[in-house]
Order: sequence, then C-alpha cells, then structure tokens
Amino acid sequence: MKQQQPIAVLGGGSFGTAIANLLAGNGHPVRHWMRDAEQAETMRSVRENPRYLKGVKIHANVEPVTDLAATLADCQLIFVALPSSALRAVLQPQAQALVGKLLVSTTKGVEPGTFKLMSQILEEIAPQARIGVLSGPNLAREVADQALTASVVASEDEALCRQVQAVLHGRTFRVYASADRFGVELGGALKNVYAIIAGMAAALGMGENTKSMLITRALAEMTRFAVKLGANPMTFLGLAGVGDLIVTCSSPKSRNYQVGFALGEGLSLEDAIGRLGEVAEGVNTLKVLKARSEELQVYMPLVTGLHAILFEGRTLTQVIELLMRAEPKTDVDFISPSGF
Ligand SMILES: NC(=O)C1=CN([C@@H]2O[C@H](COP(=O)(O)OP(=O)(O)OC[C@H]3O[C@@H](n4cnc5c(N)ncnc54)[C@H](OP(=O)(O)O)[C@@H]3O)[C@@H](O)[C@H]2O)C=CC1
Ligand SMILES: O=C(CO)COP(=O)(O)O
Repeated sequence: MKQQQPIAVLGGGSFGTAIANLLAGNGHPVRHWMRDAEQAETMRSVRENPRYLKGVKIHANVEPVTDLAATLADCQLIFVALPSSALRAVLQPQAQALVGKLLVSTTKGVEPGTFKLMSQILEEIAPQARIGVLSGPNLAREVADQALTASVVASEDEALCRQVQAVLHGRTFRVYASADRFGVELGGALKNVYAIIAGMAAALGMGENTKSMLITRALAEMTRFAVKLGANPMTFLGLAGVGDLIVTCSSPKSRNYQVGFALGEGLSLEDAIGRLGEVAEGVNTLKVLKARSEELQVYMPLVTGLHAILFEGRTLTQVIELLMRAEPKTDVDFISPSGF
C-alpha cells in the first residue's frame, strides 16, 4: 500500500499543537516542527505539550520534529502557526524548499514597517508556492478539546481551499471556504486589538451594554479601515470577521483579552505580557495599526484610545471620558454613499 504523505505544522505553541492534533485525528501523519529539541522530546515521550496545551493528549499520528529542512522536504502541505514576529525569520532561509508547496498561514498578525500580512510575506519569500490562510473563531484550547468549531480557509486558489477542507474538516471542526484571502486574514489580525480593550472593560466590571457597544463599534472601525485598504466589507460579516471578534472579545481564554484584563487590573503592559508568557499579537498590531490609520486618515477612535493608554501615558479614565464625548457618527458605514 502507498504510504500517505505527511502534512507539516510549523510552530510548537498552542495553535500549532491544536491543528496538528486535528489533522492527525482525521487520519493524516503529521510532522509537527518546533525549534526546541527538549520540548519535542517531551512531546514525543509524554504525548502532551505541557507548556502550551497542558492536559491535551497528543495524537499518535503526530511526530514532533526539530529538523525544519527535512520537514519541508517531506511535506507538500504546510500549515504555519508561528508568531508573526518569527514567521519571516524562520522561513526566509528556507525559500528554496518552499517552491511549489501549499503554504497555509494561521498566524494573526501584521509585520511592522511593511504592514504586510503573513500570507503576503509568504508570497514574497516563496513566489512559486501556493498560498492560503486559515482564520476564524478558533481558540486553541477549545479546538484541542474538540469543542464544535468553525473556521475559514481563504485563497484565490480554489484547489488549495478544497484540499485544506478535505484534510481539516471533521466531526468537530467545520471548514468553510472563501476566495477573499486579504479580508479573511485582515479580520483575524485586527480583532486582537479590540480583544485587549474588551479585556480591560471586563476588568473594570463594565456592563453588557458596554461590551456590546465595544464589539459593534470595533467591527465598524475595523471594517472602515479594511475598506480603505480595498477589502470587501462583506467578509467582515463572516466567521473570520465578526465571528472571531465575538469570541476573542468575550473569552477569558483569549490571550489578548487576558492582557487587557491585566491592564484593567492596573498592571503595566510589561507585567501583563510577562504574566501571560504566550503570544498576544494585538500589542504589536496596535502600534502598526495606529500609524497606518493615521497615514490613511481612517477614523479609528478605539485604536487611538488604546494606543494612548498603552504607549502615551494616558489613563483609562481619561480615554473613556474622551471616547464618550466624541461626536457619534453613523451607525453602519457603507449603507449609502453619504453614510447616512
Ligand atoms: N492560540 C490560539 O487560540 C490561536 C492562535 N492563532 C495564531 O497562531 C499564531 C501562533 O500562536 P500560538 O500557537 O497561540 O502561540 P503560543 O504563544 O502558544 O506559542 C508560540 C510558539 O511559537 C514558537 N516560537 C516563537 N518564536 C519562534 C521562532 N523564532 N522560531 C520558531 N518558533 C518560535 C514558540 O516556541 P518556544 O516555546 O521555543 O519559544 C512557541 O512554540 C499567532 O499568530 C496567533 O495569533 C490563531 C488562532 C488561534
Ligand atoms: O485568534 C484567536 C481565536 O480565534 C486566539 O486569540 P488570542 O491570540 O487572543 O488567544
């Protein structure tokens, strides 16, 4: 019998582990690459990722590995679950090995300086690869615990979408397809910023009206920004837009929410990140988003307010006061050309 080709997952964190387990549970051999040999050894012997996903059993089909070149050589389909700060540095030296591969980014971040999304970096590094993204309301812990979940694979390459659906879609994990890679990926990156704000609001004991206002105005703001960049606003009504915004802004399992909660409790940004010990992409995204929204002259009061608290020494009380005094503009942009 012909041996099945393995699928690669890059990144030994919580999401990489969750995706590797899903693929393995669907019957695929998985090479799960991580940089830390000690971690790989622990995962091989204990069948658990105690640092990032304690208590979740690693499927027998998952092989934790540390040789990146061999992993890329052996696999045609490659899921990238690295933090945005590491993706380029890890994959640029491997550019030759990526020719003709199917690369699917699950990373939700933006590159400082270039404002590139991760799949755009992959495209730049490997112009002869086929590129897609996976995004949606997908808290790693819940995916790993087999909570019923839906996600979106997005690519201009329909055959890639079908292939990703075929390997990932399963009993507990639904995979929808979209041709709007840019919109799907942008939604996943932007919502992290608003999850920080939602975490702060929760720590301050704010009510349900406030939480709803925050999520809805966040959606208005991120859609306005996306449209300025040429994205289709309708994509933001899907799983990777409003879906991911809802889960990340309502769940204490979100790391971005946790950072916001810690800030709301009075911790400094440094201490909030230190206490988390995992990636919270929203902090870096906030910096680049604030600069880009100013360049593009897009009105983003929540982004401006959070930036003022985190990086300009404003207090939460001052910013809330300013936000509540600002002129209320239209409820939903894009309904008519006048916006009203
Ligand atoms: N967790 C979630 O619920 C979801 C996360 N995502 C996205 O997935 C991406 C990864 O997040 P997640 O898995 O949660 O992160 P974690 O914080 O759980 O883990 C980060 C992982 O990245 C590794 N890493 C960091 N720097 C490097 C590097 N330079 N080279 C190689 N590996 C490196 C870490 O390795 P080490 O331990 O050796 O430092 C660790 O394995 C993020 O963009 C996130 O937004 C998307 C959907 C859901
Ligand atoms: O993207 C996520 C859920 O869809 C995970 O969010 P956090 O990175 O905030 O944990």
